[in-house]
Amino acid sequence: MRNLPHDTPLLSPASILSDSWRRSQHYGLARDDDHRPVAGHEQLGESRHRYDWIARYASPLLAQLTPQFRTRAGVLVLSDPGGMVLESTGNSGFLQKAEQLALAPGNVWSEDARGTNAIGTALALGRYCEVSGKEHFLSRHAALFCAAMPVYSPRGELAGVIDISSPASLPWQDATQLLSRAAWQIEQHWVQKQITAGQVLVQLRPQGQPELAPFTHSLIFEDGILQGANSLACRDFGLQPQDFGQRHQDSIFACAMENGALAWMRDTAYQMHIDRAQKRPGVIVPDQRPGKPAEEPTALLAPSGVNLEKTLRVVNAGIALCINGETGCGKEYLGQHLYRQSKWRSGNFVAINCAALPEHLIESELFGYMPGAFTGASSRGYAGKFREANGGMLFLDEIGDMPLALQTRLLRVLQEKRVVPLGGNSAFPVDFSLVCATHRNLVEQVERGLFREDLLYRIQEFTVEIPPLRQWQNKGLFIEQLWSELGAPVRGIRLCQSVVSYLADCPWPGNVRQLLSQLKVLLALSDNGQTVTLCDLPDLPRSAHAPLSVPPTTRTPNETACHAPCINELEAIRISQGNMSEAAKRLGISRSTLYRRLEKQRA
Ligand SMILES: Nc1ncnc2c1ncn2[C@@H]1O[C@H](COP(=O)(O)OP(=O)(O)OP(=O)(O)O)[C@@H](O)[C@H]1O
Repeated sequence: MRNLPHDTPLLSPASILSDSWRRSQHYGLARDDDHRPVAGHEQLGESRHRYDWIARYASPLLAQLTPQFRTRAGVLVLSDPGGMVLESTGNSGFLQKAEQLALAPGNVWSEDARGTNAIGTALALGRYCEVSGKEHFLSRHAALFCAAMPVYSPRGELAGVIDISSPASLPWQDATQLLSRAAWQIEQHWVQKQITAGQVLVQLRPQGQPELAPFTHSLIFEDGILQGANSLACRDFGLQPQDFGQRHQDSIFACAMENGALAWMRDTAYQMHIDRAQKRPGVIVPDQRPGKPAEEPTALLAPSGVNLEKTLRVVNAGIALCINGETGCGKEYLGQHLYRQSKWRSGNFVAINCAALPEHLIESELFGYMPGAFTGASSRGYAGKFREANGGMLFLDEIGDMPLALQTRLLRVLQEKRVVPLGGNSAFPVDFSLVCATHRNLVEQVERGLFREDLLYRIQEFTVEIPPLRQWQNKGLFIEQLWSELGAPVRGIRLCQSVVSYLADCPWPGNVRQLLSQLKVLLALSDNGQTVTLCDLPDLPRSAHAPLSVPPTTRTPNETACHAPCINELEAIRISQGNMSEAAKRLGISRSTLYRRLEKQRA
């Protein structure tokens, strides 16, 4: 068992292990126990709904990491804070085995259920853990190597873990780096999505230390009071869950000064970065206090083909808006932008993913309930999402996936503008801006009997189509804006024109989401002051890599290899469908020579 290098080593790994074994015995477990704690379908659905951070912030990352598991036996697992596996993905061969090894969704890995194991012990201690082979308390898990990193919510609560499991004979040596980076990315995304109008996001970014580069300390303040933070900030500023909504930034920064946290940050040349909701990140000098943005607000990076001004007028008039577009093209991003600019910004922005709501929870979640309305209901009752959105914006994501029964009830709320909570008699009036989003063709859904026609007319009073990124007119400019939003100018890193043109020509099936993550990777891999050239491009996922101008080929690599002396660089790339390594091989040169030649041609 190992603990994370930057954790305070209060206990040695051996004592962590022996303490965990002692706890396992205390739970009444025996090493040869063979019971398999697995949650039912309903419980799994409930937990997935309750811990929707996994669907929102972790699943996209999982999808990005999955290719690493193609050639290595292993799986990535995400669990809730009770140790229940909610998602697993990875090497398909090992996944099958993992199902037998109980790593499929629904299996419970808390320490009291299975004794010492990475997921359960990481949750019990709130820190990174690796458990290998016979270190597992239950003998039947001795075939596994597992490493788990806790994930914390922006309010500093333990939200679950991300885990890598592989055969004990093939332990995942770089699990620490992969998991700490993944947990940080999830938390960072989560924190950034929390910021609402009037709040300020303070980010402390390391400068000049490539190994620290991706790790940013993030804190959210509203009127100077702490509202959120990632776990790095919680750790280094000594923040506790009870500090949220209570502690003032002055006291937080003063304490950090006193205990040396800020001095440590200055030593590692941190830059403080402030982002106000509605305003673009502004760089301020480190000794300036958070609260004032350094730059004037700018408009959002508008997707091409969308008339923002017209759309905002529609939203302000209370007209229901439907945003269509492929996944990752920025539907929710546009919704949030409209909300912040609109007259609805003093209310809440309430986003619901209709595809992720388990059917039996829908009613109580949307309509709310009265105290004691059903077994297990909170004694304080619950207002429900419709009422939470009152005076603000209700963003219904994946509306095309809403179950038919709920469509009927939604239509009634929209028509009557009143909500009756479960177990209640009186109706509460609601008034909100309705914005729906979908990647589906709703007219087709109506024809197939999957979507109510009357609801379609009600939610599609005005429609905006965000085109796929590959069809945007101004991709080069957009890439440069994103690059600068990511903070590249602060580090003096620029993209050379051939890189911008190359990226603009990639098809980006994952749209802005995919482009953004590739730019983040590129930035993380770059040195301060560097000009990024084609030679510096990391391997992009194959589907994103093939520039649009590359037509498919029917020739096999062997056929084309015979013609190698006759083809030039561009032909080789075309024939290789954009795979630069393959193209270089065809030409009999190295990948970097190929990039250098292309660079020369474009100059
Ligand atoms: N115009 C934009 N400018 C800057 N960032 C953007 C823009 N559009 C999208 N993004 C970023 O791209 C990512 C995906 O955007 P978003 O979640 O809004 O897409 P979506 O279309 O709602 O995706 P899905 O259909 O999968 O829910 C987010 O990180 C978002 O911040």
